[in-house]
Amino acid sequence: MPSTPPLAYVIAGSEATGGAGIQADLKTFQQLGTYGVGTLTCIVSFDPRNGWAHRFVPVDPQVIADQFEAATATHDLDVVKVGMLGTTATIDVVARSLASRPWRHVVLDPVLLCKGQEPGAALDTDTALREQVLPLATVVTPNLFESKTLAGMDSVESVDDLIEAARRIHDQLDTIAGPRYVVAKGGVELPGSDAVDVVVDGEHVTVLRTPKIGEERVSGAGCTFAAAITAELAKDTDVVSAVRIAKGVVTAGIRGRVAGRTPFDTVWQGASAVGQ
Ligand SMILES: Nc1ncnc2c1ncn2[C@@H]1O[C@H](COP(=O)(O)OP(=O)(O)O)[C@@H](O)[C@H]1O
Ligand SMILES: Cc1ncc(COP(=O)(O)O)c(C=O)c1O
Repeated sequence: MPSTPPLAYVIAGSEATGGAGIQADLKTFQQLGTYGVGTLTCIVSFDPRNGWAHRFVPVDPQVIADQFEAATATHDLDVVKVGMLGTTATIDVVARSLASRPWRHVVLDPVLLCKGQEPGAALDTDTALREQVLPLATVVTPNLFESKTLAGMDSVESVDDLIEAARRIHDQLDTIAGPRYVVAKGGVELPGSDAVDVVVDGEHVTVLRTPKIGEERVSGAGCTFAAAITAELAKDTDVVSAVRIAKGVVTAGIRGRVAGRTPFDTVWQGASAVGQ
């Protein structure tokens, strides 16, 4: 008899070193016992001869639509993570595809900037993401920078600020069809000794804390966190419990991080596996 594992779907970009993007997403899905299905939006190749700058190539919108068609025709997918999109044409096709069928959960990791990328390059994509994809999301996971940007706040320097940012983002979500959750991540950027994340659902606020591991950002942390939430939702875990489990997963992955020749380390989704 064929197996019927829980299915987790991701629409995201490739990050060629293996640390972030769809590579991190699919590893996380596997780690949490879900069957990963992926649709590629773009290819990012850091340039080792130019300070690891981001080289970015979008996938043709029709090819994104074709992948979506193949994935959804093959499997009954009802939980999806949306990662890096990168262009307004990509946002258009992904928003249209998502809107074409019902989802139990759409987890949006609103990747406005990759770690190390120059700010300010992408105002039109930020606006398109906010207008076209944000309203479709049931769970949104902005990091500190993305929280400030999406909330329209000049500074976020305390847990209270982070909660306020999450509330302002929550106000932009479509709550008619059911509860929506903003998971605003303080990470290493929020001052203090803990990596703090807040979950806001419009009524309740949940604050999650773990001691910071080092002071540097670790590549793939945001991808792994949102992918772990997605995998847990695919297994029918409730949203706040999924976020708590994801926090444990990403913390273990950061603790077991992998070094390469890049200036940043990357999350290791196998850190808790046998032999590590
Ligand atoms: N150095 C760290 N130590 C512990 N937790 C961290 C660290 N860096 C990030 N995190 C946690 O990892 C998750 C991803 O956060 P973050 O790195 O801020 O996202 P992004 O990759 O989108 O910038 C969050 O739960 C955050 O609190
Ligand atoms: C394709 C892609 N997706 C997502 C990200 C964001 O990764 P992180 O989990 O480090 O925020 C990056 C960053 O390089 C990327 O290249």
